[in-house]
Amino acid sequence: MLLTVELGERSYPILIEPGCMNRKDQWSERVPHAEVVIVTNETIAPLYLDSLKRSLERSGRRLLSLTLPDGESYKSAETLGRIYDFLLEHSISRKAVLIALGGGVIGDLTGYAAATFQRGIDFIQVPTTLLSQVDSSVGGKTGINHPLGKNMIGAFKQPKSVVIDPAVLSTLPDRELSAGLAEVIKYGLIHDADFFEWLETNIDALLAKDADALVQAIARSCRLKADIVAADETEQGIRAILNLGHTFGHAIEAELGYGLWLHGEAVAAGMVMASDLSQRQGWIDGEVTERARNLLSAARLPVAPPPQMTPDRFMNHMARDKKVESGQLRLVLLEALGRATVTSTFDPARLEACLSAFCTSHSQP
Ligand SMILES: NC(=O)c1ccc[n+]([C@@H]2O[C@H](COP(=O)([O-])OP(=O)(O)OC[C@H]3O[C@@H](n4cnc5c(N)ncnc54)[C@H](O)[C@@H]3O)[C@@H](O)[C@H]2O)c1
Ligand SMILES: O=C(O)C(=O)C[C@@H](O)[C@H](O)[C@H](O)COP(=O)(O)O
Ligand SMILES: [Zn+2]
Repeated sequence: MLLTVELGERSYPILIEPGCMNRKDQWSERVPHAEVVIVTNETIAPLYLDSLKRSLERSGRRLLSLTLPDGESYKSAETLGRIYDFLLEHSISRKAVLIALGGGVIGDLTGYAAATFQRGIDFIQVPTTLLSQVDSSVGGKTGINHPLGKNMIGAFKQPKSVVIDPAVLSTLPDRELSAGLAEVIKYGLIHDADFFEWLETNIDALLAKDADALVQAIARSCRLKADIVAADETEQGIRAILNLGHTFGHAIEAELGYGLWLHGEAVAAGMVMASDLSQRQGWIDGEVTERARNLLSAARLPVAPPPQMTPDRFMNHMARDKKVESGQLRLVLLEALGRATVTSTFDPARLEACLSAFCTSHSQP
């Protein structure tokens, strides 16, 4: 299956096909470059690096790879520096392409290196987690974390293409699969009530890694994200709905230290909090929050923050959120199942009540 992210001259394809990562013909049309650098990590390299290299081999091509340490804590300026060092030590030119082979951490890091190395070189996303296949590989948000805030340094840099091989999910740990499902459920909540219903019916098949269910969930998620990104590439408006639960979730990730809770886990708890606040505003019925909570629980995700979080700690982090404008906090809230809005028009007292309620009902992934 081939989808397109429609961005004029920067449009690019998303290929979704089991086994496509190892199809030489597919790569030959996609990568004309004479210099190719694959960036991956220590977990993924032994599983998929050799086969990808074999598929990319071509006479006269320089094919290099860089294997980084694994973990969210390595989505840092220091690791980014290691990528620059490698590219410079190997005299990589601006005609090269970087291929990100891995999850969202490798994708975000490699994309940002591609955005900035010699003021910008090509890159391709080969996402290997469910989360990266349904979300981070599409849309061009790249960057690194700062100790004081998630993804605080970065750039919009669209890949040349996204190559999604759902077969690689066979080796993905269950906890990571669930984390990916959080972002899948997000699409249903913000933009597609029918998809949310489909997820309610198919959650067990997805958790069991049913191949057909996974391809359907990946394709629907990518289609939704591609449409939103095409409408608002640099988040001037509607794209911000993709941030449902993230203001709360990023606060959890930063407060705990990156990697303790997975991104998808923090977002899951954050989405229940956002739904609860929307309910307190009177914008949605309790039934929507209940269905969100039930589906996220069924996906084996946390539905409340960890015990370390207090209302003050939430507020400290949330004050630095990228959606803050003129000192005013803006949140993604729900107006219905399948409809979200970015707004500062919530009652601060209701936010306080929401934070207090959740900071007494903890959750652990
Ligand atoms: N750019 C965006 O639009 C965007 C969107 C969502 C999330 N993100 C970012 O993505 C990151 C989270 O991504 P993630 O959930 O993919 O985490 P991740 O990149 O840390 O990968 C999760 C774990 O799975 C391992 N792994 C990856 N593929 C595997 C496979 N096929 N088999 C076995 N193990 C495998 C990784 O080595 C890692 O240990 C966060 O930093 C988040 O902020 C970015
Ligand atoms: O693509 C987007 O836009 C998103 O917001 C997708 C999110 O799932 C993702 O976590 C993104 O990295 C968050 O971006 P940020 O701008 O809030 O750091
Ligand atoms: Zn996210």
